[in-house]
Amino acid sequence: MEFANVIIPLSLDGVFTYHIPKELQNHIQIGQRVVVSFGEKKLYTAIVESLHNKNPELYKTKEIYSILEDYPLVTQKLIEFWKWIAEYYMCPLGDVYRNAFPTALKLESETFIRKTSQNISWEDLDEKETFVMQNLEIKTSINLKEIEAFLAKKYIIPSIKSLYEKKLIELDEQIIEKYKPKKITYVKLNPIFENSEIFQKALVDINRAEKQREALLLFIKMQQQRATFIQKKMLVEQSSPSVVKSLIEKKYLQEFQLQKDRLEEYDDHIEDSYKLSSAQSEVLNEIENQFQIYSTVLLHGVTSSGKTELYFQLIEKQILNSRNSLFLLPEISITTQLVTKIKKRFGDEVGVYHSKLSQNERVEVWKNTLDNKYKVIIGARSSIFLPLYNIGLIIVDEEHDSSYKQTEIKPFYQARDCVQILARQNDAKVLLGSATPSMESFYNCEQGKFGLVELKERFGNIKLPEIEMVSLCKPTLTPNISYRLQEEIHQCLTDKKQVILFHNRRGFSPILECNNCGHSPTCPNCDVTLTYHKVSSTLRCHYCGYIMAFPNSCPSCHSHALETKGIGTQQIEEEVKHLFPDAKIARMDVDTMKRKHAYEILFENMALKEIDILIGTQMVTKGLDFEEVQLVGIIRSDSLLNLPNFRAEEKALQLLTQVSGRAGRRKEGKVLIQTFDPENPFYFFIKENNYHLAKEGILRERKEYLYPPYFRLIELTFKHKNNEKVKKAANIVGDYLKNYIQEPLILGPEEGLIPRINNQFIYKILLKYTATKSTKNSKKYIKEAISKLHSLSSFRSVKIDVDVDPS
Ligand SMILES: Nc1ncnc2c1ncn2[C@@H]1O[C@H](COP(=O)(O)OP(=O)(O)OP(=O)(O)O)[C@@H](O)[C@H]1O
Ligand SMILES: [Zn+2]
Repeated sequence: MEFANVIIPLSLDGVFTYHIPKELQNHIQIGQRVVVSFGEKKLYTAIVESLHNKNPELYKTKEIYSILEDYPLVTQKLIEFWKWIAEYYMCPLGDVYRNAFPTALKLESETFIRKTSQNISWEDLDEKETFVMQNLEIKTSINLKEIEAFLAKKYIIPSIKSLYEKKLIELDEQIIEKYKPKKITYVKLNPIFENSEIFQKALVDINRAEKQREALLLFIKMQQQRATFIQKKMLVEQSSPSVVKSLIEKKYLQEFQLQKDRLEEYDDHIEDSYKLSSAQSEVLNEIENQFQIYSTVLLHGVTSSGKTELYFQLIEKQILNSRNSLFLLPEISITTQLVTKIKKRFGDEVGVYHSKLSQNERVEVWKNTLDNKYKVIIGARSSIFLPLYNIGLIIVDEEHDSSYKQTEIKPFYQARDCVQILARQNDAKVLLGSATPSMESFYNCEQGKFGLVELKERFGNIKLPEIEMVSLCKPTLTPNISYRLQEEIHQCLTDKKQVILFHNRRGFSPILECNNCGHSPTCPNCDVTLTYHKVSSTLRCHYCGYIMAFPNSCPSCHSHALETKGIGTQQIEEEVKHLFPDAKIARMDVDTMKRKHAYEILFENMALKEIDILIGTQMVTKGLDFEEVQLVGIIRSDSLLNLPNFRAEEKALQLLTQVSGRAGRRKEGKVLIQTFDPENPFYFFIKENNYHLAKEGILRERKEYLYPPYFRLIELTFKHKNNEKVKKAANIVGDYLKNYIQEPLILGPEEGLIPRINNQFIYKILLKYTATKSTKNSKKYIKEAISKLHSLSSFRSVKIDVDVDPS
């Protein structure tokens, strides 16, 4: 084939045709990485999408410069999947590639500089320029990143520019491979000593150097014991660096290097599977029966019913059938507990993939997946993009969790939905599991698309915790702890049990307000009030990062009557510490969990009962399984219900059910919900632990107001720094769409909930369509409307984000 269509990592639709030079023509396959130039001389790593002989008529094709390895890193199936994502989520294919593929494998075109032949007159250079030139005396070519090591960032470009103008340097574009597999150094005996006579003679020779002789004998012993290569490090640890060095210098030992996967190999013992309870076995049978009929089954199992064990046993059966499994979790960092459990069961045949991995680690998991080294891959939503092979089962645990939806970077995909496509490609089954399934999944069961299996009892037949409402209208002991809650915490501590307290806001008192004029400082770039951070004594914008020092007086009326309001987890912690000075208290929120291994340390401390009271945000609601937690307290549940989103009630229901589920997992526990509105009928179902009835109510409303799951949504977001312009743009698109789609199926344009973020004004249009009918049409109209708008040059700068199935 003479031509290749390639995917380029830029926000561009479709593929681009390049000519394959003769010498590469027999070496290029679909899915391979190639280097091409695009735009002004910039180099990119592209992925070959197809090969053909059609010379494009309208333009002259450029050449593919080179290939980066002689085998594909992306499977054909994966390319198909990327295309589906691009199509369904209305996102450029280049964006899908950019997001789905590890950064370190997308070689960057970095600007390198090198010396010209011009004579340097050192006295004409300033200090910074001298630094750069001195470095170029040592290394022929360096890139701007390397210069950062000895020059402050702000001076780099000016200095380079100046040297460039003096013609002392030239720019050199060069590709660098970022990924460097880690090598481990081993030592082996010099092969001449395989002959035992020579070896005996050598031992005599070395007699005078007693340490070296010992080390050599030690090495022999180690090798006999292990029958594998001996790491140099191990020998050095038991002897000394200088002794090992001498042995190598005197040619007794030889050094050599081998590549090792950076991800630690698991070498602890492997656990057996548990014996299932009769309820669990029934459910396991039922799931397998339903898989005969449905390709997707929803497992609705109450909290602590032992769903994890069912997943594991299903994975084991896949392994017996020589098929692999993909196990998705909402956010891997929160689920350290589960990763540990799964590794104990399946050893190092488990691949782990998530956003906290380093770039190098990602590349390794990618390559290992491609080489079919894992029987199980466990990971966050991005693992759906791995080059999966031979997948027989896909498990989506906590399927209701909103972090399956990507919201910040394109594509705005929902992993729980995307696995349907993967399942079809691989002829695999999908198991969605949750104690609080999403409305969408229930609906799909009702529609006969998914099977439904229920596990209604907790493992060990422990009762679900008793739930008690506590009114905050009555006086409380401290601002956020009622007398009842204090009493129950006290009881729990006396019984040597653990407590979890949940509050959905981190920080201290988030808002600063003037008691004189009511002013709250707002962000100059966004229409939001600034958040008070006690530790740094600053006010910050959580949207654009703006920071200002804590003001001495009110910026508006200059009075000194400034007061902090609102409550965060830090404040709760202070109150609890005050009430229970002897208790061991820990906090779990974004601020405390930043440190490396923070999760592991916290979980270990919980398990060892080094913590009596754990206070936290959403993080404490997800999947934690600690035997000794007897009481869960919800500090203020009202704020959960007041979110301006059609999913508010569903999310509140799920969150309260989930956090309650952390209590009494071995012995019946207790939950206290503090609220200003204890009579709200919403709490009725929570108290009764009746998820089904609560769900019915929510579904009825969704149907009435034309929301998912009965209708699907597409949200258009318009952004521009000029308010008038963006408003006009939204109206033009809105008017066009209204030719085809009428109210109530189109809402807006309306100002965004936060009308301005980072100095960009925001407008939104919401489209609704029935899941069955007009998918294709709605998307077609949207594309037409946007391209019509962007054909008007004055609106080309208005940014439009399309979000299909927004969360
Ligand atoms: N067959 C079994 N034998 C022994 N222990 C079991 C068995 N099944 C489950 N367990 C234990 O019961 C506890 C609860 O199980 P698990 O964490 O899987 O619940 P879950 O259904 O995932 O709950 P949640 O939805 O709240 O996360 C765990 O500690 C688990 O080890
Ligand atoms: Zn801001």
